[in-house]
Amino acid sequence: MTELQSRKRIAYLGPEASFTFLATKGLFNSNEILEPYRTIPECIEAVSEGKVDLAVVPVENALEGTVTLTVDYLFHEVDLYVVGEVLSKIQQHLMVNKAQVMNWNNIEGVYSHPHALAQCHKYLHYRFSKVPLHQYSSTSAAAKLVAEHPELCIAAIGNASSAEKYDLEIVERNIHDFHFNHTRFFVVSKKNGRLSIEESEGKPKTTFMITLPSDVSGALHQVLSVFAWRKLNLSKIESRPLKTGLGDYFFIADIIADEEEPMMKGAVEELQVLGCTVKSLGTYYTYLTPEN
Ligand SMILES: O=C(O)C(=O)C[C@]1(C(=O)O)C=C[C@@H](O)C=C1
Repeated sequence: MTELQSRKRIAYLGPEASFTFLATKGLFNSNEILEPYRTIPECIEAVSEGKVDLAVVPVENALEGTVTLTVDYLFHEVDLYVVGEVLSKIQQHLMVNKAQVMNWNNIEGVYSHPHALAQCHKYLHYRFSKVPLHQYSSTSAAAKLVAEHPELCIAAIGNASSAEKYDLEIVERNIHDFHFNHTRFFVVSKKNGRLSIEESEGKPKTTFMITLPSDVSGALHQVLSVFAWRKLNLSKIESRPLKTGLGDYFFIADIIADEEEPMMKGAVEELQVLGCTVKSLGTYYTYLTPEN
């Protein structure tokens, strides 16, 4: 196999310098080809359609919770697997065009990804309560927009790399409302497996998407007991709408175990006997990226 053929193509939520870009770059070596996409569904579809080998997409933030678009898309639209998970520290800064530095107290609009705006909700409320907030496709796309409009007195919220990349001035640092701000990213693939990257953290994790039988009283309790008596540790369980009617949900469960373990196989069998449907996203390891 030639050098070129063995290089992986990896989709990420772009443009360059987004948090997803930094997570992707922190995980893979410089040999891989990183391809920016404008939205999370476009990243996921690129894997599904075989345009790329892998995609890196945000899945959960410590302040804002689940990135519902990612989870819903993986449940409803595609059959892909998670082959790795990346954890990144998130620091949000307010940045303006260098032509507007003297004027930044009078900004007339703040642009960023909805999750980034939400992470700075208190800051924006107390500091710029009358300034319109504009949702943008990513923090780096917002930084690029501000860079392209030196004539406008607008700001972006994003990381220090995007300020550097798009030549903006950071006018206020660390404006996220709570100090502990981390985001989890999934690395998704068409093939079930694990990244062959060393230096992962801790134990393997498995994500199941579970649909309960309808109108069975105590169904959730039964599901939890399937894991509990086997001493299988859940690090997360959350419901999402099935989109078939009010009160219809599926559950996302992260279990700290390998799906090949006999206890996990037994758990899946028992869930099926209880009338549940289990969609496994596979077993994967967690990686930490250096601070941005
Ligand atoms: O906009 C970006 O830079 C992204 O990579 C997206 C995203 C997200 O979807 O949560 C990633 C990390 C931060 O939590 C804020 C935004």
